Amino acid sequence: MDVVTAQEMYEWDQVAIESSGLEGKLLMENAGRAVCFDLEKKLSKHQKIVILIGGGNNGGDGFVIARTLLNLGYSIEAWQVVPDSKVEGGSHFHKRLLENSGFPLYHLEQITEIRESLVGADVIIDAMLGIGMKGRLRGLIRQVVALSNEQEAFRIAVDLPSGVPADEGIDVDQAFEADYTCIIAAVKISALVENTRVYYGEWNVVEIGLPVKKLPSSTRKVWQWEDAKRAFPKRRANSHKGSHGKGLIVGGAANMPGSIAMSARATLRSGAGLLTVAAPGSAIQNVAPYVQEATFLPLQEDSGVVNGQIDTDVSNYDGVALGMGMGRRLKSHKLVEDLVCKVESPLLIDADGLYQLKDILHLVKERTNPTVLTPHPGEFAHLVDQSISTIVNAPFYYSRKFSETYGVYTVLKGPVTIITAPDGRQYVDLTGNAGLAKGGSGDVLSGILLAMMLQSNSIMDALNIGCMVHGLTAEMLTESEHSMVDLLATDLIEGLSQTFRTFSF
Ligand SMILES: NC(=O)C1=CN([C@@H]2O[C@H](COP(=O)(O)OP(=O)(O)OC[C@H]3O[C@@H](n4cnc5c(N)ncnc54)[C@H](OP(=O)(O)O)[C@@H]3O)[C@@H](O)[C@H]2O)[C@@H](O)CC1
Ligand SMILES: [K+]
Repeated sequence: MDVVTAQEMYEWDQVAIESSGLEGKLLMENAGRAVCFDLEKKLSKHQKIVILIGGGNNGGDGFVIARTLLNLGYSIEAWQVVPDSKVEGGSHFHKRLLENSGFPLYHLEQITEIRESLVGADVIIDAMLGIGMKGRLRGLIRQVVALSNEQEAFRIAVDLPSGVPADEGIDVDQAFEADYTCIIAAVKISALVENTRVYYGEWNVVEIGLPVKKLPSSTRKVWQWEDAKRAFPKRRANSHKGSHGKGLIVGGAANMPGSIAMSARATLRSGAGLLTVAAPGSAIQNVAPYVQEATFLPLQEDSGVVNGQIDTDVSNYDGVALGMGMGRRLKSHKLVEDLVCKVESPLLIDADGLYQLKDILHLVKERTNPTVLTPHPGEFAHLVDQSISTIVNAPFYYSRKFSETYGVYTVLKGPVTIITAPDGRQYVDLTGNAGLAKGGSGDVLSGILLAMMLQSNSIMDALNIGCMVHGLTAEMLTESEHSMVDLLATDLIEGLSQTFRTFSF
Protein backbone atom coordinates (compact mmCIF):
# COMPACT_ATOMS: atom_id res chain seq x y z
CA MET A 1 0.00 0.00 0.00
CA ASP A 2 1.66 3.22 -1.18
CA VAL A 3 1.83 6.44 0.84
CA VAL A 4 1.98 9.63 -1.24
CA THR A 5 2.20 13.40 -1.08
CA ALA A 6 -0.26 15.54 -3.04
CA GLN A 7 2.36 16.15 -5.69
CA GLU A 8 3.09 12.45 -6.11
CA MET A 9 -0.64 11.74 -6.41
CA TYR A 10 -0.96 14.36 -9.16
CA GLU A 11 2.01 12.75 -10.93
CA TRP A 12 0.26 9.38 -10.79
CA ASP A 13 -2.92 10.85 -12.23
CA GLN A 14 -0.86 12.45 -14.98
CA VAL A 15 0.87 9.18 -15.85
CA ALA A 16 -2.50 7.43 -15.95
CA ILE A 17 -3.93 10.04 -18.27
CA GLU A 18 -0.90 10.43 -20.54
CA SER A 19 0.59 6.94 -20.76
CA SER A 20 -2.47 4.75 -20.70
CA GLY A 21 -4.99 7.09 -22.30
CA LEU A 22 -7.27 6.89 -19.31
CA GLU A 23 -9.28 10.10 -19.52
CA GLY A 24 -9.67 12.25 -16.40
CA LYS A 25 -13.48 11.94 -16.60
CA LEU A 26 -13.21 8.16 -16.65
CA LEU A 27 -10.82 8.18 -13.70
CA MET A 28 -13.33 10.30 -11.83
CA GLU A 29 -16.13 7.87 -12.69
CA ASN A 30 -13.94 4.99 -11.48
CA ALA A 31 -13.07 6.87 -8.29
CA GLY A 32 -16.66 7.78 -7.49
CA ARG A 33 -17.93 4.26 -8.16
CA ALA A 34 -15.11 2.66 -6.14
CA VAL A 35 -16.01 4.90 -3.21
CA CYS A 36 -19.71 3.95 -3.49
CA PHE A 37 -19.03 0.24 -3.45
CA ASP A 38 -16.78 0.70 -0.43
CA LEU A 39 -19.41 2.83 1.31
CA GLU A 40 -22.21 0.37 0.73
CA LYS A 41 -21.01 -1.60 3.76
CA LYS A 42 -21.45 1.53 5.90
CA LEU A 43 -24.79 2.77 4.52
CA SER A 44 -28.39 1.63 4.62
CA LYS A 45 -31.29 2.63 2.38
CA HIS A 46 -33.33 3.86 5.35
CA GLN A 47 -30.80 6.56 6.18
CA LYS A 48 -31.05 10.16 5.12
CA ILE A 49 -27.74 10.94 3.44
CA VAL A 50 -26.54 14.45 2.64
CA ILE A 51 -23.62 14.77 0.25
CA LEU A 52 -21.64 18.02 0.13
CA ILE A 53 -19.98 18.72 -3.22
CA GLY A 54 -17.17 21.21 -3.91
CA GLY A 55 -15.89 22.72 -7.14
CA GLY A 56 -12.65 20.80 -7.88
CA ASN A 57 -12.15 17.17 -8.78
CA ASN A 58 -13.01 16.06 -5.25
CA GLY A 59 -16.39 17.61 -5.93
CA GLY A 60 -16.35 15.77 -9.28
CA ASP A 61 -16.07 12.49 -7.35
CA GLY A 62 -18.99 13.76 -5.28
CA PHE A 63 -21.25 14.15 -8.36
CA VAL A 64 -20.44 10.56 -9.40
CA ILE A 65 -21.09 9.27 -5.85
CA ALA A 66 -24.43 11.10 -5.65
CA ARG A 67 -25.58 9.74 -9.02
CA THR A 68 -24.42 6.17 -8.30
CA LEU A 69 -26.00 6.02 -4.84
CA LEU A 70 -29.23 7.53 -6.17
CA ASN A 71 -29.27 4.92 -8.96
CA LEU A 72 -28.81 2.25 -6.30
CA GLY A 73 -31.86 3.53 -4.43
CA TYR A 74 -30.25 5.36 -1.49
CA SER A 75 -31.95 8.42 -0.08
CA ILE A 76 -29.52 11.15 -1.09
CA GLU A 77 -29.71 14.93 -0.90
CA ALA A 78 -26.94 16.37 -3.07
CA TRP A 79 -25.70 19.91 -2.34
CA GLN A 80 -23.27 21.87 -4.47
CA VAL A 81 -21.60 24.21 -1.97
CA VAL A 82 -19.76 26.44 -4.51
CA PRO A 83 -21.04 28.70 -7.31
CA ASP A 84 -21.53 27.17 -10.78
CA SER A 85 -18.57 29.20 -12.11
CA LYS A 86 -16.23 27.05 -9.91
CA VAL A 87 -17.36 23.75 -11.39
CA GLU A 88 -15.20 23.04 -14.44
CA GLY A 89 -13.77 20.24 -16.61
CA GLY A 90 -14.51 16.68 -15.51
CA SER A 91 -16.50 17.91 -12.54
CA HIS A 92 -18.77 19.93 -14.82
CA PHE A 93 -19.24 16.86 -17.01
CA HIS A 94 -20.33 14.74 -14.02
CA LYS A 95 -22.53 17.50 -12.65
CA ARG A 96 -24.42 17.48 -15.97
CA LEU A 97 -24.62 13.70 -15.89
CA LEU A 98 -26.22 13.85 -12.44
CA GLU A 99 -28.73 16.46 -13.54
CA ASN A 100 -29.40 14.73 -16.87
CA SER A 101 -30.15 11.55 -14.96
CA GLY A 102 -33.14 13.36 -13.51
CA PHE A 103 -31.85 13.81 -10.01
CA PRO A 104 -32.16 17.09 -8.08
CA LEU A 105 -29.08 19.10 -7.13
CA TYR A 106 -29.35 21.85 -4.52
CA HIS A 107 -27.18 24.94 -4.73
CA LEU A 108 -25.95 26.45 -1.48
CA GLU A 109 -25.57 30.20 -1.28
CA GLN A 110 -26.01 30.82 2.44
CA ILE A 111 -25.32 28.50 5.33
CA THR A 112 -28.86 28.84 6.72
CA GLU A 113 -30.25 27.06 3.63
CA ILE A 114 -28.60 23.76 4.55
CA ARG A 115 -29.02 23.81 8.33
CA GLU A 116 -32.22 21.78 8.42
CA SER A 117 -30.82 19.13 6.07
CA LEU A 118 -27.66 18.68 8.10
CA VAL A 119 -29.54 18.57 11.40
CA GLY A 120 -31.83 15.84 10.03
CA ALA A 121 -29.09 13.79 8.32
CA ASP A 122 -28.09 10.30 9.42
CA VAL A 123 -24.98 10.44 7.24
CA ILE A 124 -23.01 13.40 5.88
CA ILE A 125 -20.60 12.75 3.00
CA ASP A 126 -17.88 15.32 2.43
CA ALA A 127 -16.79 15.59 -1.21
CA MET A 128 -15.81 19.25 -0.98
CA LEU A 129 -12.01 19.34 -0.93
CA GLY A 130 -9.32 16.75 -1.55
CA ILE A 131 -5.62 16.96 -2.30
CA GLY A 132 -6.03 20.39 -3.92
CA MET A 133 -6.88 22.14 -0.64
CA LYS A 134 -4.57 25.07 0.11
CA GLY A 135 -4.18 27.09 3.33
CA ARG A 136 -6.94 27.39 5.89
CA LEU A 137 -10.56 26.59 5.09
CA ARG A 138 -12.39 29.65 3.86
CA GLY A 139 -15.79 30.96 2.81
CA LEU A 140 -18.95 28.93 2.79
CA ILE A 141 -17.09 25.59 2.94
CA ARG A 142 -15.62 26.60 6.29
CA GLN A 143 -19.13 27.25 7.62
CA VAL A 144 -20.44 23.98 6.19
CA VAL A 145 -17.62 22.05 7.84
CA ALA A 146 -18.28 23.71 11.21
CA LEU A 147 -22.01 22.97 11.02
CA SER A 148 -21.41 19.36 9.89
CA ASN A 149 -19.08 18.76 12.83
CA GLU A 150 -21.83 19.82 15.26
CA GLN A 151 -24.19 17.08 14.06
CA GLU A 152 -24.73 13.60 15.45
CA ALA A 153 -24.68 12.16 11.92
CA PHE A 154 -22.08 9.59 10.82
CA ARG A 155 -19.52 11.61 8.86
CA ILE A 156 -17.75 10.21 5.82
CA ALA A 157 -14.97 11.94 3.88
CA VAL A 158 -14.03 11.25 0.28
CA ASP A 159 -10.24 10.95 -0.21
CA LEU A 160 -9.45 13.44 2.58
CA PRO A 161 -11.52 15.28 5.19
CA SER A 162 -11.99 18.83 3.88
CA GLY A 163 -9.57 21.18 5.63
CA VAL A 164 -6.87 18.52 6.02
CA PRO A 165 -3.87 18.90 3.68
CA ALA A 166 -2.49 15.77 2.01
CA ASP A 167 1.04 16.51 3.20
CA GLU A 168 2.73 16.63 6.62
CA GLY A 169 4.01 19.57 8.64
CA ILE A 170 1.01 21.83 8.04
CA ASP A 171 -1.15 23.18 10.88
CA VAL A 172 -4.88 22.63 10.69
CA ASP A 173 -7.25 24.99 12.49
CA GLN A 174 -10.51 23.50 11.30
CA ALA A 175 -11.48 20.45 9.27
CA PHE A 176 -14.28 17.97 8.68
CA GLU A 177 -14.15 15.45 11.53
CA ALA A 178 -14.78 12.21 9.71
CA ASP A 179 -15.78 8.93 11.33
CA TYR A 180 -14.65 7.17 8.17
CA THR A 181 -12.59 8.24 5.16
CA CYS A 182 -12.60 6.44 1.87
CA ILE A 183 -9.15 7.20 0.46
CA ILE A 184 -8.67 7.18 -3.30
CA ALA A 185 -5.85 5.08 -4.82
CA ALA A 186 -3.08 5.69 -2.26
CA VAL A 187 -2.75 6.70 1.40
CA LYS A 188 -2.00 10.39 1.78
CA ILE A 189 0.77 11.19 4.28
CA SER A 190 -1.57 13.20 6.52
CA ALA A 191 -3.55 10.03 7.35
CA LEU A 192 -0.48 8.86 9.27
CA VAL A 193 0.61 12.05 11.01
CA GLU A 194 -0.37 13.01 14.55
CA ASN A 195 -2.05 16.40 14.04
CA THR A 196 -4.10 15.33 11.02
CA ARG A 197 -4.84 11.62 11.32
CA VAL A 198 -7.51 12.24 13.97
CA TYR A 199 -9.69 13.90 11.30
CA TYR A 200 -9.77 10.76 9.14
CA GLY A 201 -11.45 8.42 11.61
CA GLU A 202 -11.17 4.85 10.34
CA TRP A 203 -10.05 4.63 6.73
CA ASN A 204 -9.76 2.37 3.76
CA VAL A 205 -8.11 2.75 0.35
CA VAL A 206 -10.01 2.00 -2.86
CA GLU A 207 -8.52 1.03 -6.21
CA ILE A 208 -9.58 3.20 -9.17
CA GLY A 209 -7.96 1.57 -12.18
CA LEU A 210 -4.66 3.47 -12.33
CA PRO A 211 -2.14 1.61 -14.52
CA VAL A 212 0.01 0.25 -11.65
CA LYS A 213 2.81 -1.00 -13.90
CA LYS A 214 3.33 2.47 -15.36
CA LEU A 215 3.28 4.42 -12.09
CA PRO A 216 6.54 5.74 -10.60
CA SER A 217 7.36 3.45 -7.66
CA SER A 218 6.69 5.07 -4.34
CA THR A 219 9.45 5.27 -1.75
CA ARG A 220 6.91 5.13 1.08
CA LYS A 221 4.71 2.13 1.82
CA VAL A 222 2.58 0.63 4.54
CA TRP A 223 4.07 -2.72 5.63
CA GLN A 224 1.44 -5.39 5.23
CA TRP A 225 0.78 -9.02 6.00
CA GLU A 226 1.80 -10.08 2.45
CA ASP A 227 5.16 -8.35 2.97
CA ALA A 228 5.73 -10.26 6.19
CA LYS A 229 4.78 -13.48 4.46
CA ARG A 230 7.40 -12.87 1.79
CA ALA A 231 10.15 -11.76 4.13
CA PHE A 232 9.74 -13.83 7.29
CA PRO A 233 12.95 -15.84 7.91
CA LYS A 234 12.41 -19.57 7.47
CA ARG A 235 13.80 -22.06 9.99
CA ARG A 236 15.15 -25.01 8.09
CA ALA A 237 14.66 -28.51 9.48
CA ASN A 238 18.43 -29.04 9.67
CA SER A 239 19.28 -25.71 11.31
CA HIS A 240 21.22 -25.53 14.58
CA LYS A 241 21.66 -22.77 17.17
CA GLY A 242 24.46 -21.16 15.15
CA SER A 243 22.16 -20.79 12.11
CA HIS A 244 20.01 -18.21 13.86
CA GLY A 245 22.62 -15.77 14.94
CA LYS A 246 24.68 -14.98 17.96
CA GLY A 247 23.52 -11.77 19.62
CA LEU A 248 24.89 -9.45 22.26
CA ILE A 249 22.80 -7.11 24.38
CA VAL A 250 24.63 -4.36 26.25
CA GLY A 251 23.03 -2.16 28.88
CA GLY A 252 21.38 -2.36 32.27
CA ALA A 253 22.12 -0.81 35.63
CA ALA A 254 21.80 -2.06 39.20
CA ASN A 255 18.64 -0.04 39.81
CA MET A 256 17.04 -0.94 36.44
CA PRO A 257 17.61 -4.62 35.71
CA GLY A 258 14.13 -5.02 34.21
CA SER A 259 14.78 -3.26 30.89
CA ILE A 260 17.66 -5.38 29.73
CA ALA A 261 16.04 -8.52 31.15
CA MET A 262 12.93 -7.90 29.04
CA SER A 263 14.97 -7.16 25.92
CA ALA A 264 16.99 -10.33 26.39
CA ARG A 265 13.98 -12.53 27.00
CA ALA A 266 12.21 -11.04 23.96
CA THR A 267 15.30 -11.76 21.82
CA LEU A 268 15.30 -15.38 22.96
CA ARG A 269 11.54 -15.74 22.46
CA SER A 270 11.95 -14.34 18.93
CA GLY A 271 14.21 -17.08 17.68
CA ALA A 272 17.81 -15.91 18.26
CA GLY A 273 20.23 -18.86 18.36
CA LEU A 274 22.57 -17.65 21.08
CA LEU A 275 22.53 -14.61 23.31
CA THR A 276 25.01 -12.92 25.62
CA VAL A 277 23.97 -10.16 28.01
CA ALA A 278 26.65 -7.64 28.98
CA ALA A 279 25.68 -5.55 32.02
CA PRO A 280 27.11 -4.32 35.33
CA GLY A 281 27.66 -7.38 37.55
CA SER A 282 25.30 -5.92 40.14
CA ALA A 283 22.51 -5.98 37.53
CA ILE A 284 23.31 -9.44 36.16
CA GLN A 285 22.34 -11.20 39.38
CA ASN A 286 18.77 -9.91 38.90
CA VAL A 287 18.65 -10.44 35.14
CA ALA A 288 20.02 -14.01 35.05
CA PRO A 289 17.10 -15.84 36.67
CA TYR A 290 14.79 -14.36 34.05
CA VAL A 291 16.88 -15.42 31.03
CA GLN A 292 18.40 -18.77 31.85
CA GLU A 293 19.20 -19.48 28.18
CA ALA A 294 21.65 -16.53 27.94
CA THR A 295 25.30 -16.24 28.93
CA PHE A 296 26.54 -13.18 30.81
CA LEU A 297 29.39 -10.75 30.62
CA PRO A 298 29.99 -8.39 33.58
CA LEU A 299 30.93 -4.84 32.55
CA GLN A 300 33.17 -2.47 34.44
CA GLU A 301 30.92 -0.52 36.79
CA ASP A 302 30.87 2.25 39.29
CA SER A 303 28.03 2.22 41.84
CA GLY A 304 25.83 0.02 39.65
CA VAL A 305 26.36 2.01 36.43
CA VAL A 306 28.55 0.96 33.48
CA ASN A 307 31.81 2.79 33.46
CA GLY A 308 34.45 2.59 30.75
CA GLN A 309 34.96 0.52 27.65
CA ILE A 310 34.04 -3.06 26.86
CA ASP A 311 36.92 -5.52 27.27
CA THR A 312 35.53 -8.36 25.21
CA ASP A 313 36.07 -8.92 21.50
CA VAL A 314 32.75 -7.84 20.00
CA SER A 315 33.57 -9.13 16.52
CA ASN A 316 32.25 -12.55 17.55
CA TYR A 317 28.66 -11.46 17.40
CA ASP A 318 26.26 -11.30 14.46
CA GLY A 319 24.32 -8.41 15.95
CA VAL A 320 24.46 -6.11 18.96
CA ALA A 321 21.75 -4.13 20.78
CA LEU A 322 22.83 -1.34 23.09
CA GLY A 323 21.36 1.04 25.62
CA MET A 324 18.31 -0.49 27.32
CA GLY A 325 18.17 0.37 31.02
CA MET A 326 21.70 1.74 30.98
CA GLY A 327 20.86 5.09 32.55
CA ARG A 328 21.85 8.49 31.31
CA ARG A 329 24.87 9.02 33.50
CA LEU A 330 27.90 10.47 31.80
CA LYS A 331 29.90 7.43 32.85
CA SER A 332 28.21 5.25 30.24
CA HIS A 333 29.16 7.59 27.40
CA LYS A 334 32.54 5.94 26.86
CA LEU A 335 30.92 2.54 26.40
CA VAL A 336 28.54 3.84 23.75
CA GLU A 337 31.36 5.52 21.85
CA ASP A 338 33.48 2.40 22.10
CA LEU A 339 30.77 0.15 20.67
CA VAL A 340 29.84 2.56 17.88
CA CYS A 341 33.47 2.36 16.75
CA LYS A 342 34.14 -1.33 17.39
CA VAL A 343 31.01 -3.26 16.48
CA GLU A 344 31.40 -4.70 13.00
CA SER A 345 28.01 -6.36 12.84
CA PRO A 346 24.64 -4.59 12.71
CA LEU A 347 24.31 -2.38 15.81
CA LEU A 348 20.95 -1.34 17.27
CA ILE A 349 20.90 1.57 19.70
CA ASP A 350 17.88 2.30 21.86
CA ALA A 351 16.75 4.25 24.90
CA ASP A 352 19.58 5.58 27.09
CA GLY A 353 22.08 4.63 24.39
CA LEU A 354 20.41 7.16 22.09
CA TYR A 355 20.70 9.82 24.70
CA GLN A 356 24.48 9.43 24.66
CA LEU A 357 24.67 9.57 20.89
CA LYS A 358 24.05 13.19 20.10
CA ASP A 359 27.70 14.31 20.36
CA ILE A 360 29.05 11.34 18.42
CA LEU A 361 26.74 11.21 15.42
CA HIS A 362 29.79 11.87 13.23
CA LEU A 363 31.20 8.52 14.45
CA VAL A 364 27.90 6.82 13.67
CA LYS A 365 28.11 8.21 10.16
CA GLU A 366 31.56 6.66 9.73
CA ARG A 367 30.34 3.15 10.51
CA THR A 368 30.49 0.81 7.54
CA ASN A 369 28.09 -1.76 9.03
CA PRO A 370 24.39 -1.13 9.54
CA THR A 371 23.31 1.03 12.45
CA VAL A 372 19.72 1.02 13.66
CA LEU A 373 18.35 3.73 15.93
CA THR A 374 14.97 3.16 17.58
CA PRO A 375 13.87 6.46 19.15
CA HIS A 376 10.44 7.52 20.32
CA PRO A 377 9.61 11.13 19.32
CA GLY A 378 11.13 12.57 22.52
CA GLU A 379 14.45 10.82 21.97
CA PHE A 380 14.42 11.72 18.28
CA ALA A 381 13.63 15.37 19.01
CA HIS A 382 16.65 15.45 21.31
CA LEU A 383 18.87 13.90 18.63
CA VAL A 384 17.86 16.32 15.89
CA ASP A 385 17.42 19.44 18.03
CA GLN A 386 13.75 19.98 17.24
CA SER A 387 10.66 20.15 19.42
CA ILE A 388 8.59 17.00 19.85
CA SER A 389 5.59 18.63 18.14
CA THR A 390 7.71 19.49 15.10
CA ILE A 391 8.78 15.85 14.85
CA VAL A 392 5.35 14.27 15.29
CA ASN A 393 3.81 16.61 12.74
CA ALA A 394 6.45 15.95 10.06
CA PRO A 395 7.88 12.53 10.96
CA PHE A 396 8.43 11.34 7.38
CA TYR A 397 10.52 14.37 6.50
CA TYR A 398 12.68 14.38 9.63
CA SER A 399 13.33 10.66 9.77
CA ARG A 400 14.27 10.53 6.10
CA LYS A 401 16.58 13.51 6.43
CA PHE A 402 18.22 11.99 9.50
CA SER A 403 18.64 8.51 7.98
CA GLU A 404 20.12 9.91 4.80
CA THR A 405 22.46 12.29 6.63
CA TYR A 406 23.91 9.71 9.02
CA GLY A 407 23.48 6.56 6.95
CA VAL A 408 21.33 4.86 9.59
CA TYR A 409 18.11 2.92 9.79
CA THR A 410 15.64 4.89 11.92
CA VAL A 411 12.68 3.27 13.64
CA LEU A 412 10.63 6.25 14.80
CA LYS A 413 8.22 4.69 17.27
CA GLY A 414 4.67 5.80 17.98
CA PRO A 415 1.06 4.87 17.25
CA VAL A 416 2.27 4.95 13.64
CA THR A 417 5.86 3.66 13.48
CA ILE A 418 7.99 4.85 10.57
CA ILE A 419 10.97 2.76 9.52
CA THR A 420 13.48 4.54 7.27
CA ALA A 421 16.47 3.04 5.47
CA PRO A 422 19.71 4.97 4.86
CA ASP A 423 18.67 5.42 1.21
CA GLY A 424 15.43 7.13 2.28
CA ARG A 425 12.97 4.28 1.63
CA GLN A 426 10.25 4.28 4.24
CA TYR A 427 7.82 1.72 5.59
CA VAL A 428 4.98 2.37 7.98
CA ASP A 429 3.86 -0.08 10.63
CA LEU A 430 0.23 0.36 11.67
CA THR A 431 -0.06 -2.55 14.08
CA GLY A 432 -0.38 -2.20 17.85
CA ASN A 433 -2.64 -0.27 20.17
CA ALA A 434 -2.68 1.96 23.23
CA GLY A 435 -1.90 -1.05 25.44
CA LEU A 436 1.70 -0.56 24.27
CA ALA A 437 1.94 2.94 25.73
CA LYS A 438 3.72 1.59 28.80
CA GLY A 439 7.23 1.44 30.21
CA GLY A 440 9.06 -1.62 28.92
CA SER A 441 7.35 -2.08 25.56
CA GLY A 442 10.28 -0.35 23.84
CA ASP A 443 12.72 -2.74 25.55
CA VAL A 444 10.70 -5.69 24.29
CA LEU A 445 10.69 -4.22 20.78
CA SER A 446 14.48 -3.81 20.81
CA GLY A 447 14.85 -7.44 21.80
CA ILE A 448 12.56 -8.63 19.01
CA LEU A 449 14.33 -6.40 16.47
CA LEU A 450 17.74 -7.78 17.44
CA ALA A 451 16.47 -11.33 17.01
CA MET A 452 15.01 -10.53 13.59
CA MET A 453 18.22 -8.80 12.50
CA LEU A 454 20.14 -11.95 13.48
CA GLN A 455 17.90 -14.12 11.35
CA SER A 456 17.25 -12.03 8.24
CA ASN A 457 19.48 -11.05 5.35
CA SER A 458 17.76 -7.70 5.04
CA ILE A 459 17.82 -5.18 7.88
CA MET A 460 14.76 -3.41 6.48
CA ASP A 461 12.74 -6.65 6.40
CA ALA A 462 13.94 -7.53 9.90
CA LEU A 463 12.86 -4.16 11.32
CA ASN A 464 9.47 -4.25 9.64
CA ILE A 465 8.75 -7.80 10.71
CA GLY A 466 9.91 -7.04 14.26
CA CYS A 467 7.62 -4.01 14.57
CA MET A 468 4.72 -6.00 13.15
CA VAL A 469 5.29 -8.93 15.51
CA HIS A 470 5.38 -6.52 18.47
CA GLY A 471 2.20 -4.70 17.42
CA LEU A 472 0.25 -7.82 16.48
CA THR A 473 1.12 -9.41 19.80
CA ALA A 474 -0.44 -6.45 21.61
CA GLU A 475 -3.52 -6.69 19.39
CA MET A 476 -3.93 -10.41 19.93
CA LEU A 477 -3.47 -10.15 23.68
CA THR A 478 -6.01 -7.35 24.04
CA GLU A 479 -8.50 -9.34 21.99
CA SER A 480 -8.11 -12.35 24.26
CA GLU A 481 -6.88 -12.51 27.87
CA HIS A 482 -5.83 -8.87 28.39
CA SER A 483 -7.14 -5.33 28.09
CA MET A 484 -5.27 -2.23 26.95
CA VAL A 485 -5.29 -1.12 30.60
CA ASP A 486 -3.62 -4.14 32.20
CA LEU A 487 -1.31 -5.26 29.36
CA LEU A 488 2.31 -5.28 30.56
CA ALA A 489 5.52 -5.46 28.58
CA THR A 490 6.24 -8.85 30.15
CA ASP A 491 2.87 -10.11 28.86
CA LEU A 492 4.02 -9.18 25.37
CA ILE A 493 7.06 -11.43 25.69
CA GLU A 494 4.98 -14.40 26.74
CA GLY A 495 2.41 -13.57 24.03
CA LEU A 496 5.05 -13.80 21.29
CA SER A 497 4.51 -17.55 20.98
CA GLN A 498 0.95 -16.93 19.87
CA THR A 499 2.05 -14.42 17.22
CA PHE A 500 4.89 -16.55 15.88
CA ARG A 501 2.52 -19.47 15.46
CA THR A 502 0.53 -17.33 13.03
CA PHE A 503 3.80 -16.47 11.24
CA SER A 504 4.57 -20.10 10.40
CA PHE A 505 4.10 -19.60 6.67
N1 LIG B 1 -6.61 14.40 -10.65
C1 LIG B 1 -7.45 13.45 -11.08
O1 LIG B 1 -7.53 13.17 -12.25
C2 LIG B 1 -8.28 12.74 -10.11
C3 LIG B 1 -8.58 13.32 -8.89
N2 LIG B 1 -9.43 12.77 -8.06
C4 LIG B 1 -10.03 13.57 -6.99
O2 LIG B 1 -9.69 14.93 -7.17
C5 LIG B 1 -9.15 15.50 -5.98
C6 LIG B 1 -8.18 16.56 -6.31
O3 LIG B 1 -8.85 17.47 -7.11
P1 LIG B 1 -8.34 18.96 -7.38
O4 LIG B 1 -6.95 18.94 -7.78
O5 LIG B 1 -9.28 19.56 -8.33
O6 LIG B 1 -8.44 19.62 -5.97
P2 LIG B 1 -9.62 19.66 -4.89
O7 LIG B 1 -9.14 18.87 -3.72
O8 LIG B 1 -10.91 19.29 -5.45
O9 LIG B 1 -9.57 21.17 -4.45
C7 LIG B 1 -9.70 22.22 -5.40
C8 LIG B 1 -10.85 23.09 -5.03
O10 LIG B 1 -10.71 23.49 -3.68
C9 LIG B 1 -10.85 24.89 -3.56
N3 LIG B 1 -10.03 25.27 -2.41
C10 LIG B 1 -8.69 25.11 -2.28
N4 LIG B 1 -8.29 25.47 -1.06
C11 LIG B 1 -9.40 25.90 -0.40
C12 LIG B 1 -9.62 26.40 0.91
N5 LIG B 1 -8.62 26.55 1.79
N6 LIG B 1 -10.88 26.71 1.27
C13 LIG B 1 -11.89 26.56 0.42
N7 LIG B 1 -11.74 26.10 -0.86
C14 LIG B 1 -10.50 25.76 -1.25
C15 LIG B 1 -10.44 25.43 -4.86
O11 LIG B 1 -11.08 26.65 -5.02
P3 LIG B 1 -10.27 27.94 -5.56
O12 LIG B 1 -8.98 27.97 -4.79
O13 LIG B 1 -10.09 27.66 -6.99
O14 LIG B 1 -11.15 29.06 -5.23
C16 LIG B 1 -10.95 24.35 -5.82
O15 LIG B 1 -12.31 24.55 -6.11
C17 LIG B 1 -8.59 14.31 -5.26
O16 LIG B 1 -8.50 14.55 -3.86
C18 LIG B 1 -9.58 13.23 -5.61
O17 LIG B 1 -10.72 13.33 -4.75
C19 LIG B 1 -10.07 11.49 -8.38
O18 LIG B 1 -11.29 11.77 -9.00
C20 LIG B 1 -9.23 10.67 -9.33
C21 LIG B 1 -8.84 11.41 -10.50
K1 LIG C 1 -13.26 15.50 0.96
